[in-house]
Amino acid sequence: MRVLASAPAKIILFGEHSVVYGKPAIAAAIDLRTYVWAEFNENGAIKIEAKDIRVPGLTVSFSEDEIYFESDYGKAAEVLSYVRQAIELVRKEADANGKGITVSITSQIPVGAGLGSSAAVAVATIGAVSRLLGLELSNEEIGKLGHKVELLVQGASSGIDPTVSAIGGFIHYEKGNFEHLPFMELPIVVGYTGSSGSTKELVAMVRGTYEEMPEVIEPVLVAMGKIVEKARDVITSDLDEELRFAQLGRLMNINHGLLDALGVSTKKLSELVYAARVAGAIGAKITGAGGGGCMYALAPENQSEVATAITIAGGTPMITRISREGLRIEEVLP
Ligand SMILES: Nc1ncnc2c1ncn2[C@@H]1O[C@H](COP(=O)(O)OP(=O)(O)O)[C@@H](O)[C@H]1O
Ligand SMILES: C[C@@](O)(CCOP(=O)(O)O)CC(=O)O
Ligand SMILES: [Mg+2]
Repeated sequence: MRVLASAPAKIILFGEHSVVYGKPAIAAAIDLRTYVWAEFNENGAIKIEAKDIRVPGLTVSFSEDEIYFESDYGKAAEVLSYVRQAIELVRKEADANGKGITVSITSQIPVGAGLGSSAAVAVATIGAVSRLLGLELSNEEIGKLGHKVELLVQGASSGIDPTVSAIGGFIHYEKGNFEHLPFMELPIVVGYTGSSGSTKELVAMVRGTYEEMPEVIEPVLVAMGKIVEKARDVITSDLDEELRFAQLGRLMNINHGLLDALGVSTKKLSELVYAARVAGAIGAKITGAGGGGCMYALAPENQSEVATAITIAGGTPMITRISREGLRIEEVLP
């Protein structure tokens, strides 16, 4: 038997980082996907074929009989730890420890770019392997297992990424609970700096500053939470679209300033944010953990001008759509 599952990337519209501290956040699934095939193998091993993971920097060390592969992300085996933990977790749930499973992954999502590639690969793997092992799990339950995987690998995770990747659409998320927000087409442009940041390291960096000076950082996190509540009010209000977008744009700009204050922006991210605003975007901010990766801009009138401005500033623009669908079982072959 072979199973193919897919799960989407996401953008965090408002509230990344503060969501790790129990504040609310708003995210949406987008139409870039990770695809995972799962099948049994005879030798009892976990085998992972990561077909197109783009891992920057490779060092190979030869020591006695051992060979170690290292990338800018760490040891090669560590790079695959989200997938490995996802398989092990599902095997345990299904009481199938020791059962040989091979997964093969292809992905459209740039890695370490703030678009939730870690959550999408975890959710798609859990989806494919749970179906292979005959476990009946809802997408919501799979999102919760995806959160466990991120906690195991990263040490800290709010769970928003695996939740939205599993269930799709727009969500308001707080402390493990989510609520779908009304679907809307958002005229956004995502700008990719081309460099990456590790969520594990960025979350740890913010934690370090928080522990050093909680009296300074706590109010920043509280303000981020207020931005999210205001944004939710705006999204669910009956204001006309122009006014709604104008208010959301202002909230994005404030949120970006606070993320910069936490130290997760970079020169390139800020350049893309300002380039987008100068080209007429009504709001622009980092999306995801930062430290490289992506920003997004709200540009109801002039998406193509904003995309051009992002290119001129040295980034790669992506015009994406919100995905209503989360985890999908694409194929089950005998
Ligand atoms: N296609 C893939 N195959 C295997 N692992 C992947 C894949 N895509 C992402 N990952 C895992 O996710 C990690 C990146 O996650 P993270 O630092 O949270 O950034 P983001 O989720 O923003 O892309 C990678 O180092 C790798 O471990
Ligand atoms: C920084 C954070 O809020 C979002 C991280 O998203 P990503 O891995 O950069 O796509 C962490 C989390 O919510 O667990
Ligand atoms: Mg991630």
